[in-house]
Amino acid sequence: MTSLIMIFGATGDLAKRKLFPSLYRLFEKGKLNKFAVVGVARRSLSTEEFQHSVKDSVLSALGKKDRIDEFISHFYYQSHDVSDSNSYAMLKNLADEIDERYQLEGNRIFYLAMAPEFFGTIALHLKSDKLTEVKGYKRLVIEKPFGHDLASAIELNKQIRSAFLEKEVYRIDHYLGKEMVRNIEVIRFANAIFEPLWNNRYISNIQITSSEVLGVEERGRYYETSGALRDMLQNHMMQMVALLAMEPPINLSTDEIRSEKVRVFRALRTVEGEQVNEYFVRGQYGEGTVEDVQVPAYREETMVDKESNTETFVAGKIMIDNFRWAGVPFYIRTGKRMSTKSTKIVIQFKDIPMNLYYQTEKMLNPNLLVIHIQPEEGITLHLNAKKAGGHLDAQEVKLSFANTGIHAMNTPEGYEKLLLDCMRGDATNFTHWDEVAYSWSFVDKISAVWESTKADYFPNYQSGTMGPKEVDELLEKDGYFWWPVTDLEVDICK
Ligand SMILES: NC(=O)C1=CN([C@@H]2O[C@H](COP(=O)(O)OP(=O)(O)OC[C@H]3O[C@@H](n4cnc5c(N)ncnc54)[C@H](OP(=O)(O)O)[C@@H]3O)[C@@H](O)[C@H]2O)C=CC1
Ligand SMILES: O=C1O[C@H](COP(=O)(O)O)[C@@H](O)[C@H](O)[C@H]1O
Repeated sequence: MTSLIMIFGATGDLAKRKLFPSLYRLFEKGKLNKFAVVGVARRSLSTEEFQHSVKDSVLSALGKKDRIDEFISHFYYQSHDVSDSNSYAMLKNLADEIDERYQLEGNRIFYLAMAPEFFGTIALHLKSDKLTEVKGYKRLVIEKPFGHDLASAIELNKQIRSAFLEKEVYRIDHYLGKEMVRNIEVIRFANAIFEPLWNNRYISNIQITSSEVLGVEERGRYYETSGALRDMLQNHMMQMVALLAMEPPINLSTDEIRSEKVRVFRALRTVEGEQVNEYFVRGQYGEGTVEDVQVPAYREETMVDKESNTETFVAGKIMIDNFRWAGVPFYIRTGKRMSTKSTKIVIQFKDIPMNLYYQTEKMLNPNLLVIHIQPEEGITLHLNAKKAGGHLDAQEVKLSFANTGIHAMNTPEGYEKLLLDCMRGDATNFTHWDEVAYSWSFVDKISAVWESTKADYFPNYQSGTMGPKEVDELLEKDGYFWWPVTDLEVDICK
């Protein structure tokens, strides 16, 4: 690949922990033929100091690397004021000079790894100060969150689209870089045994859990305005729902896949007003013990209001009112300071019509297909088979496939894949504006209710647990229960 990559926010956490190690891995694999990186941030640094910090980030993420000095020699730095045209003029000169030196064919990727309030301003300046006037391609990679609600997302999109075409905009959702999230489509559409069953005649419910043990860490200021609904549900969880629910695309082109995902969003049942608290549960963590360490309540975290109304946990029932999914609940739950770090999808199939092989006092095990997204990666199919040596009693057996990238949790690999996709011009695993707009309009109706009613019962779950008790009731009233993510782990982890 041949490109000049300009990273806005190059001294930040994301750049250090994810982007530089990912770029190194691409470099090491020979995927970066001709490349240079211009790091841009506010503080004053020399290019040598910047190269040192890139080196430190790569070494601390990946260990000793033989070609690190050669790698960092491709990095340059400019201290920059995002709202000042003079800064962009200097940046343009530097970019043109580097383009010439490395023969980068005028290909440019602008990666906005900064606070979202700067996204629109930067995009507008890139155009007005002529950094986008290149003879090769120009692409804009945008980090999340893409807006705060539908109205702000529309405004941001307008600013971005005045400088870039939709096909030049790469809105990152790092879950779409995860190996097993990408695998959802393949599991569904490359197996004759699943697709005929993938509908409301055979599936009773789908459960998606993404639990974290970490708290809000240093991100209190951002999180106070976001909460779990905007931070995780609007993007990552909704994307997984779309991949699980979409119709088979007529081919694997970006447009076809995106348009099938959009059709799912269009079929989402609107949940608003009084229905919100019937379909959704919010929670906020109190103090507790996580992995044997005593941790404070959310309201005690830095930059968090002592009476914060922000949810650190959300669970809900999402209904997709179309022919395939009518009547099948998609239950989602995600939160911080839960008992375990795990992202899993459980597809629960309907019970067989009659229990011939189980003793009457025992429960019939439904068939489950579990997609393990992280930390372990793989799939498990829960079946029933005859107990060895017994009469005709059935017992549960599990067929497991473990991906080799085991325990690849939140590693740079996701970003590595997404960066490579962007350089190749493949936007399939980035979110199209229509997906963003539909998911905001779904989420906005929930936040409207939650923001206008104070959750005086907060905090309502102890750190180190799986959320408030109402979350179990959400399923119980439909006759289901959450499959415990830790029990499902066993086969693949050991
Ligand atoms: N960190 C993560 O794991 C994740 C981050 N993201 C998203 O990535 C983006 C960046 O996050 P993160 O790296 O954590 O943020 P940080 O706060 O760590 O870094 C912010 C960066 O922006 C620069 N910056 C801030 N203000 C200005 C300004 N006025 N002019 C020029 N540069 C400025 C900072 O430069 P300086 O140091 O010089 O002030 C720094 O390089 C955000 O949109 C976030 O939501 C998304 C998913 C995960
Ligand atoms: O986007 C985000 O994701 C992380 C969780 O990502 P994972 O890959 O570790 O599952 C979350 O911690 C963060 O709050 C959110 O902004």
